[in-house]
Amino acid sequence: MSALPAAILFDFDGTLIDSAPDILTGINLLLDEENLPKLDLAQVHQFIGDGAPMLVTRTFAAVGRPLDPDSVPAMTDRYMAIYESLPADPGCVFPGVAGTLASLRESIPLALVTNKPERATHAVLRAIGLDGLFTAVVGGDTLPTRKPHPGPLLHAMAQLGAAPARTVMVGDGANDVTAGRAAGCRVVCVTYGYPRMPVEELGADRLVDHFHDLPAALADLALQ
Ligand SMILES: O=C(O)COP(=O)(O)O
Ligand SMILES: [Mg+2]
Repeated sequence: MSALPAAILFDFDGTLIDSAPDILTGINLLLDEENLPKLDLAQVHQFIGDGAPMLVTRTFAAVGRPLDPDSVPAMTDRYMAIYESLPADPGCVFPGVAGTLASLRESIPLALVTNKPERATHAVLRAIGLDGLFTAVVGGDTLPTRKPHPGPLLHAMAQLGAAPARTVMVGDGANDVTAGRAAGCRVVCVTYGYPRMPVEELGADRLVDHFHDLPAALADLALQ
């Protein structure tokens, strides 16, 4: 990449926000309704990143009552109703995120590409004061495909008018890297998220330990 990116696409859970505690609260309320035992935070970290239906599927398998595939959509709807009824913790934004995004946005259009369902994504963005920063927001149910499919990234780039070769995807897990590569983007991963495998093995172009290191990583990519 010979210049600063034409656009930056961001993952949400594990990259911009430490959403696992709020997700755990919602999942445990659902399990309580079903008279099932609670999950702990370490389990939820392992279950986030592939969208709400997969979160619910993994949860019920973990507590010993695997769901019939036909019952996953209704159970997911119930989970999302609970999750959306809970106020998102404004303190869940990772350090450095708000200031860095505000500064990047002055010169580069930003988009959010998450596997979290779109309506809940907008609600959380409002609750944490990050709404208005993103020119495009693509959720896990916005399109028929979700990450690791490149479709949501291509959709966001089309909305931003940005060429993939000049766009950077910033995420925390394998889905972000796979989707970013398939879409033709460069990829930066944060090392503090919910990766489910060693971050060094994700295959990102750059790793950042802290969100405020992102502009330097972008500048470093631009020198290549
Ligand atoms: O799995 C989810 O619901 C969201 O995960 P993501 O924001 O990391 O894509
Ligand atoms: Mg993530």
